[in-house]
Amino acid sequence: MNQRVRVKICGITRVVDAEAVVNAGADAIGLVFYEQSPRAVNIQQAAAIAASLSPFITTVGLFVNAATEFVQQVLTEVPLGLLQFHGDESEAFCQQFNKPYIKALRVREGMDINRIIGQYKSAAGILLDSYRPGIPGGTGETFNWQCIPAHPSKPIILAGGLSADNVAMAIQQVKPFAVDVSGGVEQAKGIKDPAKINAFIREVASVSTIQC
Ligand SMILES: O=C(O)c1ccccc1NCC(=O)[C@H](O)[C@H](O)COP(=O)(O)O
Repeated sequence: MNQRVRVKICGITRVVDAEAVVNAGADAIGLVFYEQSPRAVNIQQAAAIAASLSPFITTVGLFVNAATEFVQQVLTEVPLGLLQFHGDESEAFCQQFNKPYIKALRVREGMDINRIIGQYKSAAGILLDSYRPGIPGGTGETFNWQCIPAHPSKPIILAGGLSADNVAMAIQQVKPFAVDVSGGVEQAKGIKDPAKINAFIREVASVSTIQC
C-alpha cells in the first residue's frame, strides 16, 4: 500500500500559527500542556486555537507526567482528537481517558524499542524523540535513526531535530507513518515561521510516497 507521510506541527501557541499550519497542508497540530515548556499553552489559549481550526485537522494534546484530573479537565474544555504522553506514563495511565493516544519514547543507544512498543498495545502510534537528560522533549536534536526497528508493530511518528534540511533524508531512511516538528519551524521558541513550515511540508511531499 502506498501512503502519504503525515505531518504534525507541535508547540502551537497562537491562532495565527495554527492558520499557517493549516494553510501549509499539515495534518495535525500539537498543544503543549506542560508548564515548564516555553511552548506551553493554558486551557483558554488551547480552546481558542482548537476552535480556529478547519475540519479534518487533528488537535493533539501533549502531556508530561500530568495528573489524571488535569488531563480530564483539559478534555472537558478543549476538543482534542488525540492525546500525546511525553513522560513516563504507563499504558494503564494512557488508556484511562478512552481517547486515542500516542506514546512518546525518548530514544537512547541500546534501547529495545520493539520491547517498549509492546508495552503500549493500546497506543495508536509511537512517537520517537531524542533523549536529553532533564529535558522531556522539544530538544531540537536528532537521534541515531538506525536504532529504529525496520518493522515496528505500531505506526511510527518520527520527531527530534527535524527541519526542511533533513526531513526528506529522515523519511527515506526511517519510512515513518508521520513526522513531527517543533523547533525546526520556529522563528523563536513558541513562535512559528510560516516560510519554514511551508518549506518543511514541501520537503515531506517531495519524498512522501512510501511502501508500507
Ligand atoms: O516542545 C516542548 O517544549 C516540549 C516539552 C516537553 C515535552 C515535549 C515537548 N515537545 C514535543 C515536541 O514538540 C515534539 O514532539 C518533538 O519533541 C520535536 O521537537 P523538536 O526537536 O523541537 O522538533
